[in-house]
Amino acid sequence: MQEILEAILAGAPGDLGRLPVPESYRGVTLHSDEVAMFDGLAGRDKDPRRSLHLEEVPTPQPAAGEVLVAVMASGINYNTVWSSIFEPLPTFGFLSRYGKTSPQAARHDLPYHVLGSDLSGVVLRCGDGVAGWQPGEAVVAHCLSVELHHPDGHADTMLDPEQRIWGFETNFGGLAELALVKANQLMPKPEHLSWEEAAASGLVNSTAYRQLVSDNGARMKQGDTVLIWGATGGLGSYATQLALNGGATPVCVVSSPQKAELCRRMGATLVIDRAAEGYRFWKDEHTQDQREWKRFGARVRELTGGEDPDIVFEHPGRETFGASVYVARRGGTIVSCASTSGYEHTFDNRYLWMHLKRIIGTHFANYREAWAANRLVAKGQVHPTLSAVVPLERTADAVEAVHQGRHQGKVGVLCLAPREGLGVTDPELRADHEPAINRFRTGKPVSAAL
Ligand SMILES: C/C=C/C(=O)SCCNC(=O)CCNC(=O)[C@H](O)C(C)(C)COP(=O)(O)OP(=O)(O)OC[C@H]1O[C@@H](n2cnc3c(N)ncnc32)[C@H](O)[C@@H]1OP(=O)(O)O
Ligand SMILES: NC(=O)C1=CN([C@@H]2O[C@H](COP(=O)(O)OP(=O)(O)OC[C@H]3O[C@@H](n4cnc5c(N)ncnc54)[C@H](OP(=O)(O)O)[C@@H]3O)[C@@H](O)[C@H]2O)C=CC1
Repeated sequence: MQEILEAILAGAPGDLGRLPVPESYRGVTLHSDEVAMFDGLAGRDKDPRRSLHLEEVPTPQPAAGEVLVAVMASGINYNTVWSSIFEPLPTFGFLSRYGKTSPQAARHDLPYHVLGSDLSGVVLRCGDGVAGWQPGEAVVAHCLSVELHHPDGHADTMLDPEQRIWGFETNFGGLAELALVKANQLMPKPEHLSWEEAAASGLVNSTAYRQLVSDNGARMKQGDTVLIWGATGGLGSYATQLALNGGATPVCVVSSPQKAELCRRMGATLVIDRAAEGYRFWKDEHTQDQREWKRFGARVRELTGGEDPDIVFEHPGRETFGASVYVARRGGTIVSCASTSGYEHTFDNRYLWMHLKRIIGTHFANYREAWAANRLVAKGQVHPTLSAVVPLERTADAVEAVHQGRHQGKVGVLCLAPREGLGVTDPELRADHEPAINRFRTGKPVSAAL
């Protein structure tokens, strides 16, 4: 592994194809015999530091259409939080179901699961039939793993019946020194970014792009008002940038003055601090409070000069969904990709049908959408929202911090990269955007930042 790293750091990645591939590598794993460890605990009390392991695992060989990548950096996504607390389901069921589909897929069905759905790194080996990628190329990987044996996936690969999220529903993920991906997950690494910055955006930026911009999502257009929950979180920090970059007006909802300030630093002017304003959409576990929806909607109108949101960018789920449906404008769209606070939503359907609103379900992104989202990063139109970076050994601490909501934007992980700041090959483009690239950085040491 050291030789591989030295070749990358020496800027001689062309040598990588000749260097031997290590028989094993370090990865962040879950163990199938521990899925019951949190039984009886509330979700919030399930501590990822108990379930996540950093250990040596055997290196998989790239099969046809697959690529083995030397991972320089990765990032924490909320799906790793779900995996680590075995909610809503242990991920081993996904691996087992996938394993039954083909001998190639059977390699994924193991008693350990290497997690992680983002990476930046360098191509090490290509399996048979891989075209367009060579050992030594600097890449990022999006997390759509798709088989495409069925016609349903051929207009939009997210509709393939064998569509999976790499490093969540498949094995050999990116929180590791090596990772196995399909060649059609690869995209060029943005040259002006360091390894950890380049690894930060993929999953959330692609998801926000499909959710907000794509024809498969809300089809945001110039002048739209977009209500964005969690506007400094992983998804929200990219949704805010996409809205501003696309000529829309984001109304950013956050829960602290520091987060409100981050929204302003991104260029948003309309910000609601939901904690300061004390919205309580639920009177008790079973009853929502329509007066609170109205108070929230009135605040949105106050900020926008009377306009209701054309689009509500939803992901908190149960806690906010009733309010989201209520505040969307007539004919507006509520577009949802998650249910962090609970997946059983209730809303007053009269406000949906009488006011001709639409609810759209959306999930990650197809290759085309992920490519378009990555291109915006590569052109310096959307920037990573990295606030802190940890070494691979501290991944579990970082996952725990994201689980408890102590982070902002994205948390990066150094995998093979020995320190931050490496891998920039276009310093001129970087210089044009340095303040924007760094605007989520807390400036605190890692231990304090998390
Ligand atoms: C990129 C990042 C993304 C994120 O972060 S997203 C957030 C994290 N992800 C999640 O929280 C999602 C986790 N996944 C799940 O919770 C589950 O994954 C699903 C609820 C999505 C699906 O449940 P399941 O049990 O895995 O699969 P089934 O599709 O419900 O299939 C179970 C059995 O039910 C049958 N079935 C499905 N639909 C129907 C139907 N309409 N009528 C009759 N049967 C049906 C199937 O065939 C199968 O059957 P048989 O057990 O015999 O194989
Ligand atoms: N389907 C898909 O393809 C994808 C789904 N997801 C899912 O989306 C969800 C969010 O992911 P991500 O943005 O990365 O996570 P983060 O934790 O980084 O950000 C989420 C933000 O949402 C806000 N939030 C959380 N709970 C509530 C609540 N009850 N009411 C209002 N706001 C709330 C918080 O912001 P604040 O406190 O400042 O308001 C928080 O910072 C996760 O469940 C994740 O699994 C993520 C990516 C892709």
